[in-house]
Amino acid sequence: MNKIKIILAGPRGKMGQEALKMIEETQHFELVAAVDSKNDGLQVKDLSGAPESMEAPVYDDMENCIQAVEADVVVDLTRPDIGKKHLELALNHGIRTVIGTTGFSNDDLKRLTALAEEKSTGAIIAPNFAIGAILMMKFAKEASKYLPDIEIIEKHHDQKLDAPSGTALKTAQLITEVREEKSQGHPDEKEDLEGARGAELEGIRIHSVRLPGLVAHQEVIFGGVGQVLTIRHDSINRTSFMPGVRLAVESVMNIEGLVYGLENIME
Ligand SMILES: NC(=O)c1ccc[n+]([C@@H]2O[C@H](COP(=O)([O-])OP(=O)(O)OC[C@H]3O[C@@H](n4cnc5c(N)ncnc54)[C@H](O)[C@@H]3O)[C@@H](O)[C@H]2O)c1
Ligand SMILES: O=C(O)C1=N[C@H](C(=O)O)CCC1
Repeated sequence: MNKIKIILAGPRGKMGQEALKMIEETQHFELVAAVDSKNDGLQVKDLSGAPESMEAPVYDDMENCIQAVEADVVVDLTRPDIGKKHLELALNHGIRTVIGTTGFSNDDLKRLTALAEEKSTGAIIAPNFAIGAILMMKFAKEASKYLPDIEIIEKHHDQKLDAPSGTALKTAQLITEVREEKSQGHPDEKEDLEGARGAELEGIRIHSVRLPGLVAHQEVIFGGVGQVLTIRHDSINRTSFMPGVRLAVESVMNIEGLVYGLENIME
């Protein structure tokens, strides 16, 4: 079996360091290069937190990297503004891409879906790679048919750049596929302090907590007459995301067009 040749963007990040270990441990994966915001010309093994045996070159620019090495898949674990740029670049070169980076708007998704189709190239944007989080979203979608009054509380570490989280947005979007739009709370309610009721997506309130010590956590709370249902998921460390990254890399080799959400490729 031919190895899947990977370019990893963001190798020094919290997710990037885990992804390097996962790639090294996966026999049918090969890291052919990394894209970092600095360290152009170094080897991946020279980066802090990288496995000592990784002999792939580091580039500080995705375009240069794609021109220089032969790759099957770009994996991006960087930051919202960069992830979009890298996906666009990779698609324009016809290279399959897995994006774990969050912060994509509906307009971004529409534009990039059209580009992936135009280039007949596979891409996966996964707001959350953890299997438990996918199940939490799936169960929340199901529960919303019966208990349509819903609030989401997502909690992340305080280095996160985007709010609400990609997972919270995806959860709310999945719910809107089966739940009629409705307003929640008292019709006359008013915020005495702006933001007290959180953000809103088709009536669903989303509250974002950012604190040191947290990793990635979400509760979807359903209120009914005389009862409350809470569906909760916790990633307690970033190894929780790696089986999903592996699955996405394997799956993107066999798809055309853009898939948004790992639930669409899980059996
Ligand atoms: N989909 C998921 O399951 C999942 C899980 C965790 C994090 N995330 C997302 O993944 C992204 C990364 O998260 P993190 O916690 O590792 O963040 P991080 O801040 O630890 O790492 C981001 C890395 O990107 C690098 N970077 C910045 N600009 C770059 C550029 N131009 N080229 C290459 N690298 C560049 C930074 O140097 C940094 O090392 C975030 O968007 C986060 O929301 C997704
Ligand atoms: O650490 C982060 O940042 C995470 N981001 C994703 C999101 O925005 O949903 C997934 C969980 C971790």
